[in-house]
Amino acid sequence: MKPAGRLAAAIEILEAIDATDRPADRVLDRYVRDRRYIGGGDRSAIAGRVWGVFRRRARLDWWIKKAGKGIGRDARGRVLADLVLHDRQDVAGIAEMFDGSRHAPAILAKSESEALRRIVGGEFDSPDMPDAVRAECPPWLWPHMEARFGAEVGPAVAALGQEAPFDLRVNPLAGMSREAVIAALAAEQVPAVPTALSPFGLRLDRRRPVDAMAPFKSGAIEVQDEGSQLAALLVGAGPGMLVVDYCAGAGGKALALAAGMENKGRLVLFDVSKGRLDRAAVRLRRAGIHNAERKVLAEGDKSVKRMAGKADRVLVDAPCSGTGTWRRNPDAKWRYGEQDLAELTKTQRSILERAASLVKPGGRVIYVTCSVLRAENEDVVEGFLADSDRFSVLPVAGVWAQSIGETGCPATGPYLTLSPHREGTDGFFVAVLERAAQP
Ligand SMILES: C[S@@+](CC[C@H](N)C(=O)[O-])C[C@H]1O[C@@H](n2cnc3c(N)ncnc32)[C@H](O)[C@@H]1O
Repeated sequence: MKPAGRLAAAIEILEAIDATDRPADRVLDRYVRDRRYIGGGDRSAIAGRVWGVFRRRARLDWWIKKAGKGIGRDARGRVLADLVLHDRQDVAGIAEMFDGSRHAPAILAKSESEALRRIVGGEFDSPDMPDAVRAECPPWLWPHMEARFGAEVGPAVAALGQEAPFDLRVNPLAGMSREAVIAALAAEQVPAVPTALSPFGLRLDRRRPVDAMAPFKSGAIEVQDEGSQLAALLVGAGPGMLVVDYCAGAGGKALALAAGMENKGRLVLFDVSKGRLDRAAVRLRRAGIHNAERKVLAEGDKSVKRMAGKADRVLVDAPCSGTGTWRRNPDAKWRYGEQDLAELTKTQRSILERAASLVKPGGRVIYVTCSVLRAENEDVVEGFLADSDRFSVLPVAGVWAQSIGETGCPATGPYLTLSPHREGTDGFFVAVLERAAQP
């Protein structure tokens, strides 16, 4: 494909993402799959532009507004502004590509070239930009970010906008040590180093397809961010326990819980999505896990009630805004509004209450989100605790010492909050709540 064709494809994909609720990566995958003429190099150039425009969108929109009439804050306007401000292309060069020929973007209008000329040479990170724009944060979320990060808000939000590293978790059930996996990967020319905090984590130099790697095929590794590994370890799942993963999804954390249980005891995966639980089944099998069962949660289902007061550990990996995973999903931040957040927090509270009802005296419910917002984290947990006389917070440093190790816990307060600018992980929140031993 010529550069013009790649740009036309990026514009079409950005338009398609704007027009749907489907995850952006799936829209891109489908677009590429439907066009056999798109090769590997084309795909990575197109994807680079699409994700780049999402990562730079607030600043591009600020510049587009400055350019005045002529280009819009839409897919085409953003790609045009990106070429001028990020790629430093001149308008004549852009006009050569936007010539309206087959596979090229529509011809560059006079009004567009005039608008682009007004911003040519502009400093992309202009000192005149509001802080929220410079940090690529939707304006309504900025006060929430300030409440979380205080004086560190700028670097913290900027770090959420960078590309994420690529982490793997070593599965001890497969019988290979972390060092043995590093050696096996090195034999396949895949350099990996141990992660700083998770004792089971490996960090690769970049995102790579794992399916063909021998340790993946044998179940010795899974793709999982280090933050997610730490959250799962803080559940403290052990052999012989009844452990419930209440929002198990495709089983990322369930796999880590199962490893802690050494195939002894009972691991129950709940979720409202059958599709996700089906994906979990495949992963559980590959990892050699035999003590897990899956159950789709449905209205009026008795399975949750039957388990009331019996579980040693219940993990609530709650559906959330995903602000902690912006590095991986750069479109996500533009898809949520304030109203969505209000609805989410109500759902989170009700899930936490239902899940906590399964915990036995002396057992624990572990509330986790991949969001950095207090509204979804401390506020949900503290609202729950205020109405409960059974549960109290277990300060996370003590739990870390028991389940991860004596050193390394970054938490200073009752909860664990992880952030890419400090710990180099996705943003996460973990609260460990214990039910009093006496009913
Ligand atoms: C953050 S994801 C879970 C990710 C998963 N634990 C992992 O580590 O791969 C949240 C999950 O909550 C599920 N969910 C949404 N509403 C729910 C509800 N009311 N009860 C239980 N699960 C729910 C979603 O289907 C989604 O799979």
